[in-house]
Amino acid sequence: MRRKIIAGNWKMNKTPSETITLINQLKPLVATEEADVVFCVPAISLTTAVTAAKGSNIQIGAENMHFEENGAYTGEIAPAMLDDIGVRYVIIGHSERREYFAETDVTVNKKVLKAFEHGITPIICCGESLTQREQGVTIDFIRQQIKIAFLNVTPDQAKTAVIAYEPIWAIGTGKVATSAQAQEVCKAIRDCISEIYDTDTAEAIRIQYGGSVTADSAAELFSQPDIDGGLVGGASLKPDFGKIVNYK
Ligand SMILES: O=C[C@H](O)COP(=O)(O)O
Repeated sequence: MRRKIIAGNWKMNKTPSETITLINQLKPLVATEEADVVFCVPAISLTTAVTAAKGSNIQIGAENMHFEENGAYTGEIAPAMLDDIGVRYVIIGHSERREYFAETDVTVNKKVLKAFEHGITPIICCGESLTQREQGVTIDFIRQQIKIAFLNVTPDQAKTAVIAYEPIWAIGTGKVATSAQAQEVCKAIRDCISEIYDTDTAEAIRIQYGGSVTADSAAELFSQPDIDGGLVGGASLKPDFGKIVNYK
């Protein structure tokens, strides 16, 4: 039985001071022993968030990182910097990074490899656009994203990875995928991992759904056999996130 993992992606929201307030507000609401709970916050608030979350079940994740160790990359954050301050997860290849910051499947793969090198768990995002869904190429497109993201990743590393399936048309739109749509793609992702590695790896890897998840939709989505939790945007900034974490 895979342990659920429910992560909030704060995106570009909340100042460091607001981060302390929100974490203190959410701490009792997201308390659970049944799932991993991760808050992915803006880089400037990571240290603050790690301190604010101490003593709770909340783990802190970054929203991005660079794939090089260090060097002349003005404005970037290196994996060792995240590791040094106690960041345990990093979102990689979110569709907003792909769309606005030119991330590609190849840079996603480099970042995934580097995150593992530093013992940071990658939350690897994939997902189709509305056009791709309408053209019937969703599964083909996502299989390609997954195959490239996992190039040279060992089976032991892959077992600990998290994949977030986020249909682009469902992000921030209020149009949540139906549980059948989400399950179909998450199963296809697991089948793809099984083809790349083996059934043990496919059974171990955790696959989240993301895209307009709310307290109302969480229970049905997270009860699907191949959905192991969620990557939540807007609703992770509200007390409702407590209901999403404790969705049962
Ligand atoms: O990473 C989270 C996703 O982009 C979902 O965002 P949303 O819940 O606001 O639709």
